[in-house]
Amino acid sequence: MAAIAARLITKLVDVQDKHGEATVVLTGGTVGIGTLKAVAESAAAPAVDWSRVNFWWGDERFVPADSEDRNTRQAYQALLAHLPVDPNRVHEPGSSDDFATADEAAQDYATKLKEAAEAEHAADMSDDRPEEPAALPRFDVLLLGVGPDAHVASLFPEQGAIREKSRTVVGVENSPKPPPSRISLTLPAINTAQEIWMVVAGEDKAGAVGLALAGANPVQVPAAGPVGQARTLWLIDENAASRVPQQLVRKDPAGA
Ligand SMILES: O=C1O[C@H](COP(=O)(O)O)[C@@H](O)[C@H](O)[C@H]1O
Repeated sequence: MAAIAARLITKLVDVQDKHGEATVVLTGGTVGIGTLKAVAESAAAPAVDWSRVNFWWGDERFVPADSEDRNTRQAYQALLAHLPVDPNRVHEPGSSDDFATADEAAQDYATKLKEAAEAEHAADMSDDRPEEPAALPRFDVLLLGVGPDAHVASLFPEQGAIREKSRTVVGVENSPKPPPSRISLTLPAINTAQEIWMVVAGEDKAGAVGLALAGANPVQVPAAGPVGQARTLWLIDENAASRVPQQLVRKDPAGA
């Protein structure tokens, strides 16, 4: 995870050089949170101006704000509490303390994203500024873990959320992985990101990774769906890579 952390730090520095600020969409899960811990522990972390990083989440568990299950809480503990971030740039999906249903919290999160997109549009002085603001701000890097069942964010196989085409954020009920109520970016929203980094480790993810890279249908294998605008990176360990189709594995150039 130190290697992913180093890559993320470098990316944020590069984006800040170009745009003055950078936007990252965080994920929960073992590698997602492990990566944040590794960023906090990295000697290179001060190279980023953390006060000019915008933080969003790809998904959140719809539970009370102080629940250990919250992806946002885990991200604070692993990283955000240790850095000079600007609280106005940290955009958490709402909790069950503030909303009656995951759907309501999802709508609120979608509104916050839209407002950020409008502010970005208003500040854009470039010649190629689109006439209308988008529904989402520019996501420079969007991190995604993958579950053993191939879910990404809170988009689970065969559920309604993975089929969503028009909304940017949805409430999810009956998640097969607890807790059952969640909020998630949809696949079309995820795929607006410039770069999507799939961060995966462990033998239990090998089947999901193999099917995703073999080009499965995202409705059955959500991990097959994310495609970044500029690139999609699979940052995975050897165990998670053990069932990647052979034709996709780069051979040693020396032929050894
Ligand atoms: O529930 C979730 O699970 C996935 C993957 O988690 P992992 O522990 O199997 O790596 C995570 O990406 C997602 O954000 C989270 O809400």
